[in-house]
Amino acid sequence: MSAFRTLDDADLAGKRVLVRVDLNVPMEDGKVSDTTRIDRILPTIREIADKGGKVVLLAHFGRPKGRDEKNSLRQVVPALAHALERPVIFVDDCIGDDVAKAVAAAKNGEILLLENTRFHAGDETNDPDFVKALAANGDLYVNDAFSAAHRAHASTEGLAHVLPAYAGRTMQAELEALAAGLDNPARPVMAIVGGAKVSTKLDLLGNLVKKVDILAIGGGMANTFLAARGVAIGKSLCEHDLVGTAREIAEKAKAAGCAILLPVDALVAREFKAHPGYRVVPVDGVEPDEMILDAGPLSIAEVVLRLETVKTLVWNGPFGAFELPPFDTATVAVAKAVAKRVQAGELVAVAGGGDTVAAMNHAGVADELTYVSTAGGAFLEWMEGKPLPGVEALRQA
Ligand SMILES: Nc1ncnc2c1ncn2[C@@H]1O[C@H](COP(=O)(O)OP(=O)(O)O)[C@@H](O)[C@H]1O
Ligand SMILES: O=C(OP(=O)(O)O)[C@H](O)COP(=O)(O)O
Repeated sequence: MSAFRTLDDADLAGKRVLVRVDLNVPMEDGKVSDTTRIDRILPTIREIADKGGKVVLLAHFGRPKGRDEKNSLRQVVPALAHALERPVIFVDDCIGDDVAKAVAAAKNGEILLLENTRFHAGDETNDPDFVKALAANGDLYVNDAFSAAHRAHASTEGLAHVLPAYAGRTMQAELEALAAGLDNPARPVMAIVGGAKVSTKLDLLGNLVKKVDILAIGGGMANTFLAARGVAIGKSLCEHDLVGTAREIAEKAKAAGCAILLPVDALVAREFKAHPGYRVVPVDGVEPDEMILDAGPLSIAEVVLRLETVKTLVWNGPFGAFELPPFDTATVAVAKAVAKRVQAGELVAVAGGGDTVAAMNHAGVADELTYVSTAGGAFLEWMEGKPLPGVEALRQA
């Protein structure tokens, strides 16, 4: 970590400190359902506040196209203030006069949370004018959002070029923990990739298959691979435009000697809700009006069997819609099998991702794995050996 400036190097007293954090947390019924990402940023926020800095938090939530109340960070304020045991001042935008006034009015040591940076298109395009507008409200920039460091956005990358930039404590801890656990992974290595962010993660798999010996695919990602094999998957979550990419990845895996495991059976339902009527079917037995919502028992058995043969596991993305029982079955069963091997000293297992962490907590194994990262996509890109823009910008700063 000597490659970065950290909070040890920053003179924080009396400074307006723009702190990029990841508050893209899972929600259920309008409440934060897993606070891991919040808990991990507390040390950085408290340290800056305790050293007399004004903490100005920047974060995104969801993938809004413009301002959209459904994706307002206001809904995260109660959970953040509760975890901090300190008040949080919410500001309705992340640039402009109102922000400048609120920051000027705040006392040293106070904490402000600015509205979703993605309400402005300039965040994702890393627009220099938007970077300038964000920078206008800070003297220093701290990046503590490792889980968003694979994005070259204004708030994750651009700011590091225009303000004195520092790595936050979570950024430091994540990079150190991943390096310690996975820099020279014991082979064979297995990756599990599931979840819903098919389009953003599918591309990563082309490189990942060159780094791992077995790739088990679940969730919406598996549906896309099944569709690529010509399996009729009904109304299942699937990126039909990407079946060509899925085929290419399968070929790359073959050439690299990486075995791909796809579900052979599935839990299917007609409604996306907890405890609907459901069936267990072979993957080629899905009716046109049904959705695959979890991997079935034969698929679980195959993954658990393969787990016995590997020494390292990296995992991002649940096998099913684990928030809706019984579609948590595969994720929980595999998580428990992983934890058992880690506890027996037979496996190094690192799991990461906003929802994956929630799934590990739901399975009751988060403390039994080698390491749980807040990052999903960023963790997979780190695993591929790709430079992460948010990290590289700190290195150069
Ligand atoms: N078969 C499926 N159909 C619909 N949603 C699914 C399916 N499998 C998993 N999911 C959803 O994927 C989400 C997590 O995906 P993702 O955001 O990619 O993971 P992470 O946040 O850990 O990186 C969960 O909310 C889960 O409900
Ligand atoms: O939740 C996140 O990533 P993850 O789902 O890979 O864990 C990050 O906040 C990044 O969000 P994005 O994938 O919308 O850029």
